[in-house]
Amino acid sequence: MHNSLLQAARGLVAIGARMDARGWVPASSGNLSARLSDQSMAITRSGVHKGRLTETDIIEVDLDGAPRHQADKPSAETLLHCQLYRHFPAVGAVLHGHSVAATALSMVTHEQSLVLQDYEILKAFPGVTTHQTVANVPVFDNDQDIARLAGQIAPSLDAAPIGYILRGHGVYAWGPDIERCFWRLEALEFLISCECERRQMR
Ligand SMILES: CSCCC(=O)C(=O)COP(=O)(O)O
Ligand SMILES: [Zn+2]
Repeated sequence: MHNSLLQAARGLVAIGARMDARGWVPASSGNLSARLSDQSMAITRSGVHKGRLTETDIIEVDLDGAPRHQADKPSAETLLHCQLYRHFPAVGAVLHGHSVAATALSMVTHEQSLVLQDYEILKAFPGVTTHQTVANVPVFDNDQDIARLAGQIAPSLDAAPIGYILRGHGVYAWGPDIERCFWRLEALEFLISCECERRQMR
């Protein structure tokens, strides 16, 4: 394993454990990646538990989704990570989890986006300086055909600076590096949980 892959692997193993501690990666759900270059990324193998990763569960894949070593089987959702690295050159990490809040809320709303406003924590997102901000988090219908799903997502990416939700499935968040990506996912999950609680209180 070369140095930059090893460094990314260590970071992703640690973040997987933190996501698991929050209950965001039950069973073998979720996938985690970090950019290695403008042509490649490190991503989790398919089907492993993301809370109990080892460095050998992180593999190198090009931005078309092809593994460096043919025998390696990257995440089934690799193309969604490729799409984000290709679309946003400043993105250095992508995290995907299956939280209860995101899964349940996206199944009870039929809307195409979650509108978040007046929350102080919105200031955790890039460029936001006041709670008086309206942030849209797109909600896309889930699809087992990941290439087709990427095609559905593509036109909305510029309007999704925070992340997006796959209905009945989970959240994708991205950021400049693994740590700041985790913060954004944490803020987004916090907001989704607040929306769930608010709707129950009504
Ligand atoms: C058991 S979860 C179903 C697949 C999924 O949604 C997921 O996030 C994990 O897939 P992977 O191939 O990355 O392990
Ligand atoms: Zn998933």
